[in-house]
Amino acid sequence: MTAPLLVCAAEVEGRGLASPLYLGVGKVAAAVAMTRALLERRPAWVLLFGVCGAYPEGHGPGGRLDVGDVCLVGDEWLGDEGVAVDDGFLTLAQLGLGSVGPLMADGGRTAAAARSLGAPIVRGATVSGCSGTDASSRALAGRTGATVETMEGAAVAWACAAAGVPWVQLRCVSNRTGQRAAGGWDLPRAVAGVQAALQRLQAADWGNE
Ligand SMILES: O=C(O)c1cccc(C(=O)CC[C@H]2O[C@@H](n3cnc4c(=O)[nH]cnc43)[C@H](O)[C@@H]2O)c1
Repeated sequence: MTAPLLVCAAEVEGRGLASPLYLGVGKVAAAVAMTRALLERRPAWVLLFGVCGAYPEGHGPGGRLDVGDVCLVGDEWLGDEGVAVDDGFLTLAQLGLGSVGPLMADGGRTAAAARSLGAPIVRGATVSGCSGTDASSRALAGRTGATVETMEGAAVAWACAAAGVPWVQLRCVSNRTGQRAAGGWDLPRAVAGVQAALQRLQAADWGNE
């Protein structure tokens, strides 16, 4: 029986839970804190949880989630590593400078969690600059095919992959990406949603098989 190392970005996401590790917000903070924890704590596996943005209908080929919806992230992509050019975006991979994905979650545990919660498994894009305009949201969703956007997913996935440690990512939608005023932000609802999902999984002893 192996419990995961529970990690999240911001204190608001983990408040009230039994001692999750706070990584900090963004790729750099998350990668550094995750790497340190992997080296010091040697977890058998990692469960990243938190809130996320969802790309609206029509912004890209990914699925459509609403504020308050819970999901599992099956594959992660670095969404904004590259060069913005006049007619689009050249990724690090297209430039021959490195991989931007996919970074694959633990398939078995992710599928079991999705079944247990009745939640979808979706693609995640990880960004440094969030999609706060419709143009940036369409560009990110279009080129990644992601359904949800976060600021830490791929960083945690990359650190875990480098250490050979499986990871699972549980998210609840706090907002739609794109024009901020139309984002429908509801952080309390998303925090309550992801914490409730986490507690349902823990009660079912999920992942400890
Ligand atoms: O104020 C804004 O317009 C704004 C837009 C996007 C994100 C934020 C955050 O404060 C994000 C903090 C936190 O939440 C995750 N998150 C939530 N929604 C999004 C999103 O639309 N795009 C990327 N990340 C998002 C993220 O993982 C951070 O940890 C504020």
